Amino acid sequence: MTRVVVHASGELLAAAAAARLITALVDAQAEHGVASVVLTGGRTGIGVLEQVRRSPARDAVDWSNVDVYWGDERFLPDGDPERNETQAREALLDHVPVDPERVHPMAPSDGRFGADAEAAAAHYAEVLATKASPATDIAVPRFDVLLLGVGEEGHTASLFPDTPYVKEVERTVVGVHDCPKPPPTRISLTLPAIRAASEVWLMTTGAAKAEPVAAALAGAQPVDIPAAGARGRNKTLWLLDAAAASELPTGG
Ligand SMILES: O=C1O[C@H](COP(=O)(O)O)[C@@H](O)[C@H](O)[C@H]1O
Repeated sequence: MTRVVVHASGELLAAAAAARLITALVDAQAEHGVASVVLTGGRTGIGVLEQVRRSPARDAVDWSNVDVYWGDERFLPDGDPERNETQAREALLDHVPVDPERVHPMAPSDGRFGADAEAAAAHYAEVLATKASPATDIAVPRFDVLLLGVGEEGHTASLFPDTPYVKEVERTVVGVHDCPKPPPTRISLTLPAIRAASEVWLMTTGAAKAEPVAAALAGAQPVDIPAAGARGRNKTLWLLDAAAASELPTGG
């Protein structure tokens, strides 16, 4: 099922998506005991995490029983302010009682794999495989909610148009090179790994995203608009502000 929800502003989108995320985590914990979320970087995704932090309802989540993964990472030194991990920690994870053992960042460029993005990606694939769920036919854990952003050229996670990475069908995680958006080297889940998630939420704001959003929802090829290839097993949710929805056929 694909749904499009349009909010009047980016602020409302962030607040509403935060409320939705809290509810999804509470529901997943009611069903499975442990909830699992895959985080995204980017302005909208980090804005949503900030709104989760600010919400009084955040304490309805048992944060010690949330498995946290990332959909992509900018391959930079540990603690770099541009790393998606650093931003997610500042926005939310440092403010709630997560279990450090359940938080699974992708390796930094000065970690045990040095500047070898392929080794870092292969290691992340192993981390995912160790926790693989029998519910999925590829070696990734049960992802209850997988959050994504959308770039101006249609990228999602760190899968950019017209690259071999967006066409990957075997691996679950890849080292990504020569990205048009800095930094040039990144680590990313692949489309098969993304599609293993129960729910995929694509969240984006601003007029610059209107074209790729409209193209993706009109059925573009993932190689042209990678966001078009992101979908969940049970639900695909597009959470947009009015500007990002402005080129949809209905006018948003
Ligand atoms: O670099 C990235 O950008 C995208 C989109 O970010 P936004 O700021 O345009 O919302 C994001 O989805 C991705 O995780 C991140 O690494």
